[in-house]
Parts: sequence; structure tokens; C-alpha cells
Amino acid sequence: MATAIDVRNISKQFVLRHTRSLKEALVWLLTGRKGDLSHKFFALHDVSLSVEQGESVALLGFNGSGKSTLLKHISGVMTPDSGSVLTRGRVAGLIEVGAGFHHDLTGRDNVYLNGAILGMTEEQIKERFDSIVEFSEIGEFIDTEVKFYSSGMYLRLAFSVAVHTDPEVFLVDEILAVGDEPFQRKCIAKIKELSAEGKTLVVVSHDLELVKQICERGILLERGRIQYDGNIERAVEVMRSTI
Ligand SMILES: Nc1ncnc2c1ncn2[C@@H]1O[C@H](COP(=O)(O)OP(=O)(O)OP(=O)(O)O)[C@@H](O)[C@H]1O
Repeated sequence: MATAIDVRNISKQFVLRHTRSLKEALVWLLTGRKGDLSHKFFALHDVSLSVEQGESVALLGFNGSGKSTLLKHISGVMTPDSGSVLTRGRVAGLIEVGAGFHHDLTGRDNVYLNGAILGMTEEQIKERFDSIVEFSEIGEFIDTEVKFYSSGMYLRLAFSVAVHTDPEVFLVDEILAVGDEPFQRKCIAKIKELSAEGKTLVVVSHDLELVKQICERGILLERGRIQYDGNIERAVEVMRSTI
């Protein structure tokens, strides 16, 4: 089977800024800028993983462990300080709800904009437009500017566009946080369908029971490092045992 995602030894550092008082900043300046007012930390530290085509993988870990940062590297919206990320085939998904949407445009225009960003031709978007709107259940609001959408409406349209791009690799970050229950069920069913069709899935979620249903493999992150990579049931056990 071919490799869909190959992450090799990636590291990513962010700057941790401290808020200082004016007096502290002045002292720092007058004393020759000794020490640093901010320091760097590793959000990801030497992370390597390989995902085969058709695998469904959950990224697990407590708040701030690096899950979303890793997913952003896989999607290509973030680049590592060192190491490499390779993906095969069309990658789409929901990383940040509303990212790639233009606030002043209508839902309709955003379907075209977002669809194009995700690699669909105008013809393909036209062909799938009705199905995108139907899945989202946005209805008549499709011609409203998206700045007036609720966060759930954003999610609906963004999820619907993403699944209609027919991606080989589908990435999902906490999709279920803002959707209502019926739409969550619909999203889960769609994700399972994509998986059954042999698409590669990478899911970030704190809902451990849900990821056990959707994924076969779990990768547990702790402070930017992989602590466990293997069977999902075991990954959840390992995570729960570290509480
Ligand atoms: N753009 C950024 N600039 C600075 N720090 C960042 C940035 N993005 C993430 N971080 C930091 O990197 C660390 C990992 O964040 P990340 O969002 O990947 O965690 P997570 O595991 O997805 O957390 P959660 O479960 O809370 O969503 C956190 O300490 C976060 O504050």
C-alpha cells in the first residue's frame, strides 16, 4: 500500500511572549537588553510518522500538546522549522472553521472561492454546487454574506465544501465542537463513508469514544512529542492512564 502522509523529524518552535510592565521593559533596555523578554518552546519536537493510504488516524493529547499544529503541518498551512512533510493526493478538510472564507462575500461566492482554493475547477464546483448547499442545509442563507453566519453555519458550509472536493486525504480538527447534534451525526456518517471508500483520515478530537468508532490508529502527543503510536483502543488507554 502507498504512503499517503510522510512526516519526518519535524520540529516547530513558537515564541512564548511574556507581558512585562513598562518599568521592566525600561530596566531591560537600560541594562543593555540582557536576558530575553520572550523565549521559544517546542510545539513539535522531532515528530515522525507515516500514514498509509486508507488508514484512519486520531491525533490524541491534552490541551496544548501539539495536535492542531501537527495537523496544520500535514495540511501545508504551516511549515516546519526542520524536517519534512510529504502528502500524496488531494488534501482537504476542516482545520480552522471559516479559514479560507471571505467575510464580505456571500455563502455562494465563498463556495466558489473555497472550492477553488481546495483545487476544484469552476466546472466541478458548478456541478456540485446544489449538492454542497443541500448537505450544508444552509438553504436561503446561501446568498447572505458569511459575516452574518453563526459559527455552526460556517462549519456546515466549510465541511460541505471540503467533502465535495473528493479528497484523498481528509483532515478534521474538532469538527464537532460547534455543530448541532443532527449535523454532527451527519458529519460522522460522512467521515465513516469516506473511510469506507478507502480515503485517508486524520482526526483531532477530545471525544475519545467517537475516535474509537472512526479510527483504527491513535497517535498520542505530549508536549510536542509522540508518546504512543498504535492501536486506537490502546492509545486511548494510554492517554487515560496518564491523567
Ligand atoms: N501560532 C502560534 N503562535 C504561538 N504559539 C502557538 C501558535 N499555535 C500554537 N501555539 C502553541 O503551541 C502549543 C500547541 O498548540 P496546539 O494548538 O497544537 O495544541 P492542541 O494539542 O491542538 O491543543 P487543544 O487540545 O487545546 O486544541 C500550545 O502551547 C499553543 O499555545
